[in-house]
Amino acid sequence: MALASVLLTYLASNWLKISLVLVVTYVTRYYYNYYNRKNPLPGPFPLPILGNLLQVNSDFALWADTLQEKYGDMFEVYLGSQRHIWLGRADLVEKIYSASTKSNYFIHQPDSHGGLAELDMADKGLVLNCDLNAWKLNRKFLTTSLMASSFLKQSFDETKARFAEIESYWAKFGHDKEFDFPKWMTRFFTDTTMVMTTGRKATASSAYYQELSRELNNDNNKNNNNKIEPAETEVFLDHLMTWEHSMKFFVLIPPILRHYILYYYNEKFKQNKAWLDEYLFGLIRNRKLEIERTAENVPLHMNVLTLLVIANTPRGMKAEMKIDVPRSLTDKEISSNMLEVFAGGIETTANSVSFILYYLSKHSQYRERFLQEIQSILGDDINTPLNYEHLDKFVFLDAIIKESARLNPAISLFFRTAANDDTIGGMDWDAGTMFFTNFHGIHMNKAHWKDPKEFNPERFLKGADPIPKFALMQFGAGMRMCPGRHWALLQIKTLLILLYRRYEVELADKNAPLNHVYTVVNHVYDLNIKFTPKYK
Ligand code: HEM
Repeated sequence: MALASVLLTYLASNWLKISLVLVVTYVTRYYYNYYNRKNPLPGPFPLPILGNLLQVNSDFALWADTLQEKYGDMFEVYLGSQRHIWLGRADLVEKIYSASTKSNYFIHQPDSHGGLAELDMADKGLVLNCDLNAWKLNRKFLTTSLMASSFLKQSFDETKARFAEIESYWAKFGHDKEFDFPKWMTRFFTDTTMVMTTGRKATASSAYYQELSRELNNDNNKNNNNKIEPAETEVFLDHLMTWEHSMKFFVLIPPILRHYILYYYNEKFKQNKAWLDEYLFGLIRNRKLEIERTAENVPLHMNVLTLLVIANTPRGMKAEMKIDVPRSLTDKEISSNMLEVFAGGIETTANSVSFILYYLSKHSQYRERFLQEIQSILGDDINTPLNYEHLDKFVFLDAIIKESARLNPAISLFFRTAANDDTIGGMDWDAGTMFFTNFHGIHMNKAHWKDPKEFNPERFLKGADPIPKFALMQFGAGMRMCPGRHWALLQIKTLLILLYRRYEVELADKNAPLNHVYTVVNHVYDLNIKFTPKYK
């Protein structure tokens, strides 16, 4: 007792000195480890605990490019106390993006803090799944669904239908109006993604149209404060956005902080995920009942949910949905896959279209060549219907899409983690090393591209210089390459063909810069466009 009391008195009267000694010891140890780290690489100088976090630019991708320019194609950055090796040249990422399922780089982001498990995601879905066997099973189901021709054809029809819908709203505003194009695109792809994931028609475009109309009316009648309750789509989207943001929280913040200091947010985010699960479980239950009650000879709407439910059932076999795996997906797995389709599919596709529109507006020679391609495939009459079979013929449009993605990939940066010791860039690395690929850095690297900053779709045409493997990372590569790529390209191509065939498209301000910012996706903003109809 007496000893304890002496100790407490000593601590109380010397707490400042003791704290100072602890801090100095910690900092000394930190920098001792830093200066003795394995394979020291160039990179910004880190601070204890924070690493380089204070230097992060609000646009993460821009920061990555600035660092690559300063430190070269392989350098190091500390995000908190975690060291990351950043790579920005195709040959450096060869092993990381290997297509083999035995790849040493299966894991994107390790669940080292148990946060993903707490959200019930560490072994579900794809992007954050750390369990190879669970991932393989989910991946097989999702890719088979997204690549099924019945799904792609249905998606083509839905894209055309939703395009007709937004055209009808644009026409109501009159065509001398300028449209904030990226905002329309987010709503458009929300609607196509919702119907193609769940079979339910969404209302994002019509809600946006009503919001803009109300704004116009309110300008004329300032007293009109009528508020409209958000529709189901908007409520769902709000929860989806919160879930996407909560991911960083659960991946990066250690449980001791989440559970004791940030408890309120921890619980709020978990409740948000529980709401999403309940919402999606409801859809899954209803769809299973609907399918059971639909006669065998009546065709089903072929959306992601339908395909995940019928795969490996007698009905699925007829729709070529036989998947060679030992079991079906549980409802939890189906709902995780659906969430990822929403999270991965909307903003990536929407912003890709906005970038393309900007480049075509600035480069009239390529826009003209695209218009000629439309005419040569579909003829002079703008009312000739566009068919699914036409899409593969649009080779120049394919080149435009690739070139726009090279200059501004929708996803610019991705993590991969080494499962075992390995050699990368001529150096030996321990298991657990985190590698960070700068896709945009690779796309701008003079080692692979001539005049990399120039928009030139011809580099992707037959007869051009060969493109090195992994020099274009629009959809990533290897075993975890984007499973939604065919679907995304189908929608992008359909929309652009319909748009340019039916309208003269121009920037409202011909000198407007390309405004964009990288959050988890490269977002275009303030891209105002004018559409003049070619139809009478
Ligand atoms: C233009 C549109 C899109 C772009 C640029 C894009 C890009 C990417 C990239 C770069 C990756 C990382 C790949 C890697 O680690 O190697 C990825 C993964 C993924 N994407 Fe996409 N994506 C797009 C559309 C979609 C769509 C429409 C879906 C809907 C199904 C989707 C779902 C996913 C999923 C689930 C993953 C994780 C795959 C895994 O870890 O196994 N993406 N995407």
